[in-house]
Amino acid sequence: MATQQPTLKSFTKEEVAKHNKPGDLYVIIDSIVYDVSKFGAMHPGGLGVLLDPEVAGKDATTVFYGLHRSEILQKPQYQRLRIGQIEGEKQRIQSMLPGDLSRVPYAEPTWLTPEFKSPYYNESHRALQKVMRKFVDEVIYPDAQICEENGKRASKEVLQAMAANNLNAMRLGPGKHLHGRELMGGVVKGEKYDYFHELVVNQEIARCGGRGYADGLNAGMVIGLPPVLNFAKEPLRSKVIEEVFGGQKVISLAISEAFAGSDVAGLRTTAVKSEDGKYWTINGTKKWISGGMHSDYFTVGAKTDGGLTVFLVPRGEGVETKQIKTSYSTAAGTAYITFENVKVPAENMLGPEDGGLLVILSNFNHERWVMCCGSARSSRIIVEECLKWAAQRYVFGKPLLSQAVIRYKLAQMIAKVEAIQAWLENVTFQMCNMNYKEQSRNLAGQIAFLKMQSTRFAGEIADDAVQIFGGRGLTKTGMGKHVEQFQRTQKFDAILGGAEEVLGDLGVRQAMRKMPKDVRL
Ligand code: HEM
Repeated sequence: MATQQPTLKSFTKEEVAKHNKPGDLYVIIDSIVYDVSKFGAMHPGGLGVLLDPEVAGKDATTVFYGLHRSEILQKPQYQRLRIGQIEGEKQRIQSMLPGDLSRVPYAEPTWLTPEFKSPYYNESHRALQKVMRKFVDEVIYPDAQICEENGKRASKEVLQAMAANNLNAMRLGPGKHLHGRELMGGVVKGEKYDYFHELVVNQEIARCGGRGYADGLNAGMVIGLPPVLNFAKEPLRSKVIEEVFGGQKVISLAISEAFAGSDVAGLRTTAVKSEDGKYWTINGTKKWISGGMHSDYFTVGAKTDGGLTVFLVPRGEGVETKQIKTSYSTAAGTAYITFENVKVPAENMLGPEDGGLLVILSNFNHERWVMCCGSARSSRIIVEECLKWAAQRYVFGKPLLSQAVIRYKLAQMIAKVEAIQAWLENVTFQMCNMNYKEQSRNLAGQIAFLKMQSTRFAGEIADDAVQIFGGRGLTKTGMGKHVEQFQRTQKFDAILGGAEEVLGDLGVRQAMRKMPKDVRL
């Protein structure tokens, strides 16, 4: 509920109406009286609009919500403008508190909608969702708003809070690495953590409202650390894992190059073994490395004599990172990396010599599934934004929602997010019931198609959302800020982790491999 202030003075509408000129100016918004006498001169929308006879000294609730996000009135500098409340009236517009679920239809997936049931989620998933929602609202969201704008990486406080709650470890998915750990204050036991818990974590983090920031928030670890977890030898393995889980060190995956992206086999970075076999010398470049600017370790794919080999390369002599400016925030830490005669000990080899393709490919399913979780949730946020906007925005004297063409766009958007979430939950259920090998054998195609379709839909949703928001969908601040960011950044999901076309092709080729030889039309 919006902050009620019992000490506020009572006003009648007639009293407020007397304050309607420059230097003595009140407005009523949702029963609260604001003294904008001094603020008027600093108002970003100008003083003139506040002096309009329909606004000055009047109830301006409808016009206000047609032009501002409700969060504006929650800011301390604007709360100070409150001087009273209209006698006998109550606030009708409810603000969300940290941790709240949205009450807007389709703003939450069905399992979080009171009237619906789900076979997939138990009490521990629900408990985790509650603490994650509050954590994102209170800790991550405010930091994301600042960093997405100034381009700096997530603050130390956020990174430490994530490490303290074992969120880094949780983002690698279920497994022995979680056993015995206290997760988010103990709401779920490490031994019981499954892919639905991870889906909850991914979908809540996707609500942080900063797409570049989110990629800089250890997303590189989600893809860079599994090769260490699964293929490094002790004691290196435990050392690096504890450093990264504990938030002391950052790791990213350095595979793609200016020469080769989806074509992993075409990489040009080389690794040459020393004569005594004790170390390797790495030379080459890497491009579009998410989190690379922040990283202490890089999981690097390099060409070796008989194929491809993966190495853990610590930042040090010969390693240089340069910021790449992409269409989202530099908070992502996207880097161009050069390796010049970088020597790494033989113990830093991850997996077999010349067997790196398996090391890289074994990680792809999880990476893509994580991206589907994020894409589905980000698309849903846009549906909520559009539903609210269409209901509160008045054009030609009527809400935007009264136009059939707008309702049709909303119908398309809603159907898309519901379809993707349902498919995602089905795939997640299969992941919970298959071991790693079975997942690789059976789910690569499903996950590839799911990612292809999630990001295709996200593109269409972004397009419709901008049409609904108009110029505000192209404006970085104000009413359309989430829509603007989404239309500018949704393509990252369509490219990173495998382009839509490559994934679609992969899925069909996998299906063809399973085609029975003895079937005919
Ligand atoms: C306590 C009262 C008010 C406060 C604190 C306030 C604050 C703000 C702020 C912070 C912005 C810029 C933020 C953004 O880009 O969304 C803004 C823009 C604006 N405001 Fe207000 N405002 C108030 C009342 C009003 C009222 C009653 C009107 C009625 C006409 C109004 C008209 C506008 C307009 C036209 C803009 C520019 C919107 C745009 O660029 O799309 N404001 N206001």
